[in-house]
Amino acid sequence: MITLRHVSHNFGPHWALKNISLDVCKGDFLFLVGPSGAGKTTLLRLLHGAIPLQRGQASVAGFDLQTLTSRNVHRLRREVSVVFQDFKILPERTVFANVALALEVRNMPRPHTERRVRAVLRGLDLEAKAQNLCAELSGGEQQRVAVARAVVVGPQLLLADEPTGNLDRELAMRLMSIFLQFHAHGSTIILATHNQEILSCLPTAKILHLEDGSVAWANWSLSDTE
Ligand SMILES: Nc1ncnc2c1ncn2[C@@H]1O[C@H](COP(=O)(O)OP(=O)(O)OP(=O)(O)O)[C@@H](O)[C@H]1O
Repeated sequence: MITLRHVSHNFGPHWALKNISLDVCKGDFLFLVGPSGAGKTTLLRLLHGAIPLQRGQASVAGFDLQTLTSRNVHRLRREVSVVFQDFKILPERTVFANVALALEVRNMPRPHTERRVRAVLRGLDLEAKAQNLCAELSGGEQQRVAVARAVVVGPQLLLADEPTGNLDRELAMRLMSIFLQFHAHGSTIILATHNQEILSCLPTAKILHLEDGSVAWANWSLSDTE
């Protein structure tokens, strides 16, 4: 699903990613951990084409990031859904409209869209808010809308940047159970988090610990990637 070889990324003089090599297989669940500024968001941004590949080789969901241009990046983004740290939902549209948009841009028939959106909103306990404007929601509710929009399309690869950051413990655990359901159905998931507790939700998950842009440790062998 993902192959990175010697990937580095700099912002001016600062190296946010340094010589990262790893493989993520189809169906893997990977927790991305490490202190603030370690490079977690930069790595996720690279994986969905939000920043260009500067050094090294990378392929994601069958797309070679070296040859990905701004004209064809939308093809990668059809396969990869993202839950952004700052949500990126449309505040002046309703909860339903925000989630439905992800299917409308894929030209899904309206009845299918309605069914899918309602099912996902139900799963995230947002059904009662379907017709509320997102601007009227709490931070935790907006976060769940962002998750609903990402999962509604049933992506091959789901990237989530601190998706439990604004949630209390109970909601964080419910959200994790939604991610685990998607994982059980075959989605590949990469979740960046500071929340150590959620790591115990899936003891078989891969864990990659970044520090200062480098891999500090991983709980699976990276040696065959050299
Ligand atoms: N657009 C940018 N311009 C300049 N520097 C950046 C930019 N984006 C990230 N950085 C720097 O790159 C480093 C890695 O940032 P990144 O956001 O990837 O860390 P992170 O591990 O996701 O942190 P956090 O847990 O706080 O979200 C940091 O030092 C950050 O200041």
